[in-house]
Amino acid sequence: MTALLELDSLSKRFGQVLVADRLSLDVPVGTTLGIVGPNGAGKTSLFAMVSGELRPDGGDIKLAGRSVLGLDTARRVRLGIGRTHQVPRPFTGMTVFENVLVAAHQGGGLRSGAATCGALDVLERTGLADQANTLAGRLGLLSRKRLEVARALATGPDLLLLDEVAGGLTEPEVAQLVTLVREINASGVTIIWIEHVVRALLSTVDRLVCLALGRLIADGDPIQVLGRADVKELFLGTDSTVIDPLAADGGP
Ligand SMILES: Nc1ncnc2c1ncn2[C@@H]1O[C@H](COP(=O)(O)OP(=O)(O)OP(=O)(O)O)[C@@H](O)[C@H]1O
Repeated sequence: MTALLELDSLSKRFGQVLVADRLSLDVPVGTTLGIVGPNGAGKTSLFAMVSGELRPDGGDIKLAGRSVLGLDTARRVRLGIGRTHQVPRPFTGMTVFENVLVAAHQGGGLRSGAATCGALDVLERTGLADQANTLAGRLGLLSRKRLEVARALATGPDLLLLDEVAGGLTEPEVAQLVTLVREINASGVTIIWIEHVVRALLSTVDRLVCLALGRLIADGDPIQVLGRADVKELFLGTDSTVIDPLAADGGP
């Protein structure tokens, strides 16, 4: 399968802290990849490097075979890299529709009429149409998470980076989010999802990697990765024979 995203020996450190240690990873077009790992493993830093918010010390990042290292965040969005943030960052004084419209216009590069159509379509797809005129600052948690996904989706990504969008949600809300992510993937968008809520990943991704101290320590079938003794130990920081991450509710 053709790789949409290629990380080639990516390195980054903050002082003594290694967040990417010669990390190499290919993500084929149309697939769903989950990323797990303990706090501080370098997961969010990895997204920041792919999206252009953080400059790596070494290595390369390619999208559809082309290096994006020299491109700023705005250019990478235009090329098809969309991302959500762990803490949703909507314009709280604007409505849900306006938030998505800005993303369609600025990130997606759509002109006024097309941006409006694009924004309305994204609101339908993300289940936010009924709240289009609600101020973003007044949304509940699930709707804020949906809006974060909607804003990324409105930029028209080929690659969508989801950073802990399931955190803090109830079981039925997680199920709704999983359905949304699956639908987005079915529409042709390649997805990488960092998540501590393991059950959400298991319902969604076809491949899982585990990061620790900036290194990729496991990569493969999600159940097999989570079943590994070294992953259990890292993930839970405890005796892997006592607690099973496959049965655990979240993670660290
Ligand atoms: N801008 C920065 N300056 C200094 N240190 C940083 C910076 N950004 C991240 N770090 C450090 O790098 C390490 C990796 O952080 P990162 O947020 O990538 O981890 P993570 O795997 O996403 O963790 P979590 O699961 O808690 O979100 C942490 O020790 C963090 O404190």
